[in-house]
Amino acid sequence: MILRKEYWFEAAHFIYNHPGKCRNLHGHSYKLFVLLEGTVNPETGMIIDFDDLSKVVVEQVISKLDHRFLNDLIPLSTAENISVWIWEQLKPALPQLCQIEVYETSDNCVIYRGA
Ligand SMILES: Nc1nc2c(c(=O)[nH]1)N=C([C@H](O)[C@H](O)COP(=O)(O)OP(=O)(O)OP(=O)(O)O)CN2
Ligand SMILES: [Zn+2]
Repeated sequence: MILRKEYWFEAAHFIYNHPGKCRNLHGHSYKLFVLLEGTVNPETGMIIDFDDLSKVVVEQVISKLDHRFLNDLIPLSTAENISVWIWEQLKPALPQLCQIEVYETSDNCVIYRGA
């Protein structure tokens, strides 16, 4: 079974080698989906408590990216590289992590499932 939770963060960035407008400093309201795959614990009825999941995601990702300048952490801050960075932050604490989805705009999304 797969569980999914949605998060948001606001951040600024520029893509220094982009041939178009994205080389200029600008911001996005990023949407992040975190997906875990696992079995349901018969005692709790849950794969993981959504609250416990949020503690990890907020501490490891949202608090580091929200209202930040992404290039400080991810120099070439494409949605692809942001996805890899988020995966590396979460996977050690969330072994059941199976997929993340990073929406840079409502119609631009990267899906990452690890290496
Ligand atoms: N593969 C990728 N392509 C682009 C990325 C990226 O991360 N990965 N990023 C950008 C820019 O950062 C930019 O944020 C894209 O936003 P925007 O141009 O507003 O989005 P649209 O493609 O929807 O542009 P519209 O002009 O609104 O159609 C560019 N490419
Ligand atoms: Zn952008």
